[in-house]
Amino acid sequence: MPIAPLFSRWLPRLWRRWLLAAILLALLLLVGARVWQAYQQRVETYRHQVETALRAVSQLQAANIADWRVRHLGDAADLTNDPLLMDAVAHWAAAPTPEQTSILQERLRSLEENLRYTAAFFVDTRGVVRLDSASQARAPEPGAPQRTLDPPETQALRRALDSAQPVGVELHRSAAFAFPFFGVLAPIYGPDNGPLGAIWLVLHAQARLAPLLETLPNSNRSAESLLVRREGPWVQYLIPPRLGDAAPQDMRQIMDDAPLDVAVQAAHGERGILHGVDYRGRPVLAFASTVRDTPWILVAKVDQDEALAQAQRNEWMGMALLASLLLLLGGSAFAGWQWQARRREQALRNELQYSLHWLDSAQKAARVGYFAYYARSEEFFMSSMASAIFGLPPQERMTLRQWVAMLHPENRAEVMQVHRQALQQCSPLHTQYRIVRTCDQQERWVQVWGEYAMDPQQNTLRMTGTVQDITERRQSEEQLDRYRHTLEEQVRLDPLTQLANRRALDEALPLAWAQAQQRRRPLALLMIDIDHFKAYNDHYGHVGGDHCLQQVAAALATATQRQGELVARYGGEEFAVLLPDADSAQARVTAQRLCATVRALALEHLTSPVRHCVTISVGATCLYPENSAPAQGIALLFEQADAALYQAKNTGRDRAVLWAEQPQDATAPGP
Ligand SMILES: Nc1nc2c(ncn2[C@@H]2O[C@H](COP(=O)(O)OP(=O)(O)OP(=O)(O)O)[C@@H](O)[C@H]2O)c(=O)[nH]1
Repeated sequence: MPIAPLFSRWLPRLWRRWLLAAILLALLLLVGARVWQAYQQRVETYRHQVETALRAVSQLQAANIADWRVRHLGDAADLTNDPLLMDAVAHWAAAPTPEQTSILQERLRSLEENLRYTAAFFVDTRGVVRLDSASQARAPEPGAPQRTLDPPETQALRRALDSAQPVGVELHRSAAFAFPFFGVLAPIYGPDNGPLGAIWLVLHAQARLAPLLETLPNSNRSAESLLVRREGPWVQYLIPPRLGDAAPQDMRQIMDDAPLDVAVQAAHGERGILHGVDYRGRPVLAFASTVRDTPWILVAKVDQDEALAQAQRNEWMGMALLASLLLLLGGSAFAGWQWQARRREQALRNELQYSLHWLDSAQKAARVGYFAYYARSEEFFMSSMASAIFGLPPQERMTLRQWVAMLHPENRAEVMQVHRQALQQCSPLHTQYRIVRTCDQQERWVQVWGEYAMDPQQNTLRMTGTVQDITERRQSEEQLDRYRHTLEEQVRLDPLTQLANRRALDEALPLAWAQAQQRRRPLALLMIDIDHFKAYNDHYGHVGGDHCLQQVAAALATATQRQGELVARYGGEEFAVLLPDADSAQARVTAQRLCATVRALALEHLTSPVRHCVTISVGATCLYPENSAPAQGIALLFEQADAALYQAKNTGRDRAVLWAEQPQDATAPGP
């Protein structure tokens, strides 16, 4: 079975979304962790590169300084072995004439200018400074203050004279100069190898060493090299630090106070890569190297922030690029999703609009509006069609008072009762009633369907439903009713004579029979036939016959006015008269009266053998229904009436005959 249907079957839609979001989040975290790891590796790599560069710089500069020192000792060795200098010194020592002094001074100046020594002196074997490159020679005068070498130089002088080798004096400060300096004492011997003294070469430490400590071309502005030395509990900076804003010329610091300081670590004997802070308290990466043959330590350092800033910048740029890409992708996905959602929403909105429009049209076509009635506020909220039905502006609310005022006065109480009952029982409402619209005083019929329910949002009783204008329908129905009534009347009416027809007689007879039976009263039936009507037709024409029929019918109707009496055209020129509550005597009287009435019309009938006017023959009968079945009873009525009529015809016409067992009860024609 494929996985996708299983997936969609077992996981509801909401859970699928959450699962997808969780997977995406996990992927994002995975990518983020991987990127962070790569970033850390890159930073480490870059740190390693920085440390390698620091190592190179530190070792190179330490070697340069050592070479520099060796070079100057070599210079001093050259002086010791220079015979011309030895002669000059020997001559000057023997006779310090101005000329000899000048020669020696020239040599000292040459050392300062050509070999770039800060100062050059000649000192005698006791350590008294006898000559410099500019001043006059000084002969030791008894009691006069003499400038003598400081103890380090004095010791170096002794060692130099003893070993016949130049001896360097490490960087230090003394009252002799205002700056730290490096000194070399080159012993000078006379021709007899007797010691004459020494050339004391002085080098301004900062001026001469600082160029050697200039960092190599580097983009890091914080790169700096320190030349330090341990002096007891102190770390002595031999060259003032370059970056310190207020670093004193003679800077040193107590070691115990700054254990994290890289210079202090170096003074403690740490070598190689050092992590810590510098004299400014800034975190630095450093490399400490020993300067060969000296107690000097060279510490090359760079600010950690700056050293790694480039790498971090690059990495951050990479990460920012990645993040931008992810954001772009996420944003695009989100925008796509939004776009789709918007499209869906738009489609739904269009569909809703279409449906509403369709509903509106349908409502207009059917003249149906919908409404909601809130019992608490006693207000109707209505659709535009509902408003139109009640003759109100669109969307206007209708108050209960307005609605009551519009109810037709004849229906008002009844309608309100129906509404009240539906409200009390929360039962469906289906009713039709009339309103008189306030706006135009038009009377309209409306049909209302409604249901009461609690509105969950407003916690109030609410009826929602539809209202339909059924005025035209009601009018049609009423018209139809009238038409039907008319039709029904016409169905039971003989069109020619406007009397009831045989159908009406057939319907009336069972009712009359039942009534007579119930009241135990008699029921009489007269059957009437116009005499020699065929001859009349033949003589006066069919139209004349019709006219005759109408006149006879009208006369019969006029003559039978009693309550419940019914005159019907039975067919052709035959009529029947139903006489409820009439016994035989009454039936006979009525029959005779009818004969007389027709006779009295005096309608000319020249071809009648009876007389020269239209006459009728009547057969009458009377029955007491009692327990007889209607069908048989009615059939018997007709049978007897027909028999009586037959007898009337046979006995000369123009007469009434009452049915009897013996056919003698005939009434002769009147005058
Ligand atoms: N003008 C006209 N004649 C009708 C109508 N209905 C029936 N008739 C005529 O009535 C006549 C009845 O004639 P018959 O049944 O022979 O009876 P009669 O001529 O009246 O003779 P008796 O009944 O024996 O006196 C026929 O000629 C029918 O055509 C009608 O509606 N109009």
